Amino acid sequence: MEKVTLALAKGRLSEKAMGLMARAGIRSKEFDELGRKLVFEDDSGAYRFILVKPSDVPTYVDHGVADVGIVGKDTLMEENRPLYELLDFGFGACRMCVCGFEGRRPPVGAPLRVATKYPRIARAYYGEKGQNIQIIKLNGSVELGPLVGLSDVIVDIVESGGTLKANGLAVLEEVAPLSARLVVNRVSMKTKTEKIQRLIEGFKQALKEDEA
Ligand SMILES: Nc1ncnc2c1ncn2[C@@H]1O[C@H](COP(=O)(O)OP(=O)(O)OP(=O)(O)O)[C@@H](O)[C@H]1O
Ligand SMILES: O=P(O)(O)OC[C@H]1O[C@H](OP(=O)(O)OP(=O)(O)O)[C@H](O)[C@@H]1O
Repeated sequence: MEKVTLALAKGRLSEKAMGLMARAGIRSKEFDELGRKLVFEDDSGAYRFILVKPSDVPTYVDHGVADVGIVGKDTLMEENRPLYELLDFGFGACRMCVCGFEGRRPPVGAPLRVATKYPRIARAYYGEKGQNIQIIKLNGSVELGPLVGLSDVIVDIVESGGTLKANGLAVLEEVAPLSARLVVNRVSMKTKTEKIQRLIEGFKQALKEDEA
């Protein structure tokens, strides 16, 4: 039997994704010791999982080595790959925002210096506004940008707002609401239609039961 391969993001989303799968009837004993084995199967043998870095999920699905993936909308927007986005799971909810010191403006005529882990999202956002910016790519602790004078603002994820508050920063603009999504490889959708549709139906049912 041909398996469906699912790319599962390590980190913040993994626990909720596994919980949802369990409610959709997909279980694996490996779920209990996540992080050790990078390739494993569910207990029925119908699904194979590959455990990947969150930002790599779209890459694996786009190349077809995974048929489906569970990944944050931020990563999808940043990677911008030609995938089918078929479900919004609702968990992993947060917002992509422009943040900085309230009331502070960059010098007139100078480009706005934007520190971010998400250069594509930032470029698209300011491009639409026709604003001249300079991107400063960071890989974490992005809030440091304005604190140390590296940037005027940041484009980053805000969930509780705790990190901003602890550093005296505020949300200045909202770029997009975010949550975890199900993505599907375009070819897999044609070659494994029934199996993928069954998987989607299982997820939808589990989500419906969560709401009830
Ligand atoms: N407070 C939050 N901070 C960051 N991501 C969050 C938050 N809340 C929900 N998310 C979602 O969780 C996803 C995965 O976050 P996680 O921190 O595990 O990965 P990551 O930021 O790519 O990690 P890293 O780059 O440290 O490996 C994000 O892409 C986002 O969609
Ligand atoms: O609004 P909050 O609930 O405070 O969450 C938002 C913070 O969490 C994320 O950082 P993460 O913890 O992934 O660390 P990082 O700075 O290393 O990316 C994000 O980049 C913000 O810094």
